[in-house]
Amino acid sequence: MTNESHGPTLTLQAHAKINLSLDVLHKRRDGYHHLCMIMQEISLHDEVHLRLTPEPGIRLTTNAGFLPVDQGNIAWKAAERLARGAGVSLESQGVAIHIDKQIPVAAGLAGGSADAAAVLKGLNALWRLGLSLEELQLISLPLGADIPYCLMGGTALAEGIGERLTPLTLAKPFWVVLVKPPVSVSTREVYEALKLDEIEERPDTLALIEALAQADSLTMAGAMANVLETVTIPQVPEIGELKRRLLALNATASLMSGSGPTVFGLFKDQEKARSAGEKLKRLYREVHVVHTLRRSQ
Ligand SMILES: C[C@](O)(CO)[C@H](O)COP(=O)(O)OP(=O)(O)OC[C@H]1O[C@@H](n2ccc(N)nc2=O)[C@H](O)[C@@H]1O
Ligand SMILES: Nc1ncnc2c1ncn2[C@@H]1O[C@H](COP(=O)(O)OP(=O)(O)OP(=O)(O)O)[C@@H](O)[C@H]1O
Repeated sequence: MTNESHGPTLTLQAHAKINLSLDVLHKRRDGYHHLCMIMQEISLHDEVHLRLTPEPGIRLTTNAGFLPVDQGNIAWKAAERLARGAGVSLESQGVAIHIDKQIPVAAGLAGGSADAAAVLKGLNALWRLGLSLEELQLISLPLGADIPYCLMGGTALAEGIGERLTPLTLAKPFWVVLVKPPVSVSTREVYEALKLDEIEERPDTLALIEALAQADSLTMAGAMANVLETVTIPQVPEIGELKRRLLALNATASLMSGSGPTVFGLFKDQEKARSAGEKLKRLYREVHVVHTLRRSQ
């Protein structure tokens, strides 16, 4: 898209993710954890507007007043890292980024990572860099372990620290009811507090992969688990209560996403999802009824 008076522009949807499973295998020497998890893209999204400007540097604005608008914003960092990596000078031209935030922040939904992925994809196009998905993923990893997945989307097995990705088949889409309790959770603190030798319930990842491909929801529900719940549920017991509430409201399965605190319920039926969402909206401010998405490219 080109707008003569304002420079070329591009608007992208930056989709959130949920973790259909999350297993932590061991802690690495650098403090990061070796994971085995299944990621799922959902329709909830921020909008990321990009515009090339004759003025130098990166300028960032957002409707979310509490988010940083400088180097502290992961979208800002993504633009700077791509420019440096690809040899684009930000002294002779610049970029304006506007983030319309809809994804709850620090919620376990990878909102920041999704914005960063959108900036990388968008600037790759606007700057005509021609970088492949794999090249963008390599550039992105030091900025955040969820970004390589956000660049890819769809349903995927993520291993390593999150960067070893294998696309998976989700035979039937789901409606997803998201509820974010009004607490903030730091991903770093959750991983730091995790006691690997005290984990009793782990996901059955292989059974889950098979069940997703066969649309076998009974096996799926039994195979899903998130080991980070062992840290967050004792700290925020509401998360456990919300899981039980979603199951009582006819969810096929319910789990905490990522490091939390967002809890999601999967529904086969849109009406049941809507009705559960309406009931939960009476109790919680941040409730979203959305659906799973297939990989777009
Ligand atoms: C919880 C998940 O969202 C699940 O998808 C991710 O594992 C976290 O991904 P993220 O927020 O993009 O992670 P980063 O921004 O790279 O790291 C935040 C913090 O989480 C911890 N971290 C993250 C990923 C990983 N495999 N092991 C870790 O221990 C690190 O202490 C790090 O300081
Ligand atoms: N563009 C952005 N969107 C959201 N948060 C951002 C952004 N840039 C920086 N941040 C900061 O990053 C922190 C985590 O935000 P984010 O919403 O990505 O967490 P999250 O959903 O828990 O991520 P993950 O699931 O990857 O752990 C917040 O404290 C926020 O201030």
